[in-house]
Amino acid sequence: MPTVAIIGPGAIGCAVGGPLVETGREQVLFCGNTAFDRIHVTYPTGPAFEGPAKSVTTPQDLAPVDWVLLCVKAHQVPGTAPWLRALVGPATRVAVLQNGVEHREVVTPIIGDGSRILPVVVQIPAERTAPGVVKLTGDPHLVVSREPLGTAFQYLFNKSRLPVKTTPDFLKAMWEKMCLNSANGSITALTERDQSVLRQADAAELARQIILEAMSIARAEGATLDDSLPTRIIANLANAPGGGNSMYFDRRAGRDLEYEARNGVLVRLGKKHGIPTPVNATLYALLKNLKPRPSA
Ligand SMILES: NC(=O)C1=CN([C@@H]2O[C@H](COP(=O)(O)OP(=O)(O)OC[C@H]3O[C@@H](n4cnc5c(N)ncnc54)[C@H](OP(=O)(O)O)[C@@H]3O)[C@@H](O)[C@H]2O)C=CC1
Ligand SMILES: CC(C)(CO)C(=O)C(=O)O
Repeated sequence: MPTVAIIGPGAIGCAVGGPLVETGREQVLFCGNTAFDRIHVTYPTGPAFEGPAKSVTTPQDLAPVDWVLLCVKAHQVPGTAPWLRALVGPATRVAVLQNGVEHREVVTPIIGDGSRILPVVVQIPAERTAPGVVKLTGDPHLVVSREPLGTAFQYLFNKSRLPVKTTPDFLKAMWEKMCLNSANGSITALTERDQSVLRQADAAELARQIILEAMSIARAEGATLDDSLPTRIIANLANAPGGGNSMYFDRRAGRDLEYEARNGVLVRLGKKHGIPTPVNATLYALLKNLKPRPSA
C-alpha cells in the first residue's frame, strides 16, 4: 500500500487527505502542529465523510514515504524543512499544493532535487474549522501537468471523490489561478469583506487592474492567457458560494497572510522583466504593514 504524508493538515491538507482516507487505498499520515484522530470533510453537495485519521506532531522517528503532499501556506514552507528531511528519501515524490507560482523554487533548496517536485493548482474552496475538520464551499478539483509525475499523482486519487485533471499547458493553469489569487486575497483581506465586495463597480475595477498587471507578468514568463480572463475571474469571484477565500479567512483569524506569494512575487518578477506593477506594489506594501491582530 503506498504511503502518503500530508504536511500541513489545514483546509487543503484535510480536503485532499479526506478522500484518500475514504478510499483506503493508501496509508495516510497527517503531519502538523496539532494532533487529531478523526477527519471530517463536508461538501456543498453529497454526503460528508468522517473517518479515523493518523496524525503526528513531530518528525522524530519518521521514515521516507512514497508521496509527500505539502499543503502549508507558501510562507510556512521553510518551517517544514524538518518534516521534509525526515519524509523525503531518494524515491519520494513531493506534490506542492499551493497558490502562487513558486512551488518548485521554494521547495528545491530544502530537498535538493527539483525533478521529483510536482506543482499542483488547487481549486478547492475550503475552510478548516477545527483540527481535522474542513468545510468545502464549492466543488473541488486539482490540476497538474500532463507528464509522468502528474499522471502518477492523478492515479493516487483514482476512485476517490477528488478529481485530478491533467493539462498539457500547466503554465497557463498556474498563472490563471495566480491572476485570480492576486486580486481576491488582497481586496478581501484589506476591506475585510468577502468576495461579494467585487459586485461594487470600484472594487471590480481595482480587481481588473490587479489582474491586468498579473497578466503582463504571466505573459513575460511565457504563459498564454486570454484577454477575457479579468472579466471571467471577477464574475466568478463575485458570485462564488460562501464568498470566502484563504487569505480572507486568515485575516479574520489574525493569522499571517500569504501576500508574498500572491502580490510580492508580481512586484519581484515585474522588476526582473522591466514591467511596472504599481497596483500590486501598493497592495503588497499595505498587506505587509497591516496592523497585527490577536489570533482568534
Ligand atoms: N483554503 C482554500 O480555500 C484554498 C487554499 N489554497 C492554497 O493552499 C495552500 C494551503 O492553504 P490552507 O490549507 O488554506 O492553509 P491552512 O492555514 O488552512 O493550513 C495550513 C496548515 O499547515 C500547518 N502548518 C503550518 N506550519 C507548519 C509546519 N511547519 N509544519 C507542519 N504543519 C504546518 C498549519 O497548522 P497551524 O494552523 O496549527 O499552524 C495548518 O494546519 C495555500 O497556499 C493556499 O493559498 C488554494 C486553494 C483554496
Ligand atoms: C478559494 C480559492 C480556490 C479561490 O479563491 C482559493 O484559491 C483560495 O481561497 O485561496
